[in-house]
Amino acid sequence: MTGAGAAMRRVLESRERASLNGEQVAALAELAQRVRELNEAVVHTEVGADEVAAIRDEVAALTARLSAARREHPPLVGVGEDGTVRHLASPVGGVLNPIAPPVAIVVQPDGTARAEFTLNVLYEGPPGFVHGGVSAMILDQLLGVAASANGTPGMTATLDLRYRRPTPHGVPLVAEAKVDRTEGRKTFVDARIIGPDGRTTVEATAMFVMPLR
Ligand SMILES: CCCCCCCCCCCCCCCC(=O)SCCNC(=O)CCNC(=O)[C@H](O)C(C)(C)COP(=O)(O)OP(=O)(O)OC[C@H]1O[C@@H](n2cnc3c(N)ncnc32)[C@H](O)[C@@H]1OP(=O)(O)O
Repeated sequence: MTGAGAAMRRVLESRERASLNGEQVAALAELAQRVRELNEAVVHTEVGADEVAAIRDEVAALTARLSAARREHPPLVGVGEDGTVRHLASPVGGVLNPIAPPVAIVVQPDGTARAEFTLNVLYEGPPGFVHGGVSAMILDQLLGVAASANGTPGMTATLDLRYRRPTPHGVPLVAEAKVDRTEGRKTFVDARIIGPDGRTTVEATAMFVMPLR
């Protein structure tokens, strides 16, 4: 366990988060995916008012069933030797979080954090394009994962964004982040989102600071 990994484990343990086994994660991830599909169906539906009311009641009943046994905090799985955390309920790519856009981040051998994903209409800002806050959230996560994978995790202290051109939804996107440098507790990371035509739509730079406690 590196110093960074130990620091991350200490931070997480102090927040009393439960771990789930693989089987529990797989089952809940499938449920979250069905809820994601439900969310999109709600936005697109044209069924009549009576049907909407009937579905509303069914959804309320399902929520009550799930809430019959409830943990106080969302669960978490695993802290790697490098301090990387798999946050199951993360709002970016968290497999148990139905509002999380489907952004699966992979750290490459050179330390680049990379994701290939397509955003649907749930993440729309201007018609036809991704909401700028959603792009910022995805980039913040990617930047943070790159910092963690570098063995220098931290809290986002600054996040600077340049929206070069609109980011389309409904088409494949790529996002990448890589550590530029570290200075003591500070880690500086660069990232971008690339559209299907290969052009950068959003650029970001961030500084992460490892908290002292
Ligand atoms: C172990 C970590 C757990 C992380 C778990 C994540 C796990 C999984 C990874 C997945 C990726 C998630 C990616 C999303 C990450 C978020 O979303 S984090 C949430 C958003 N960020 C926050 O809420 C941060 C709120 N701020 C803070 O907690 C504290 O201000 C900070 C940033 C930890 C710094 O606090 P501090 O350690 O008391 O810092 P301090 O001693 O005052 O300053 C240290 C140095 O940093 C500089 N500095 C501090 N803040 C700033 C600033 N905002 N602007 C410029 N300079 C600054 C100071 O000037 C100082 O510089 P020097 O004088 O040393 O040159």
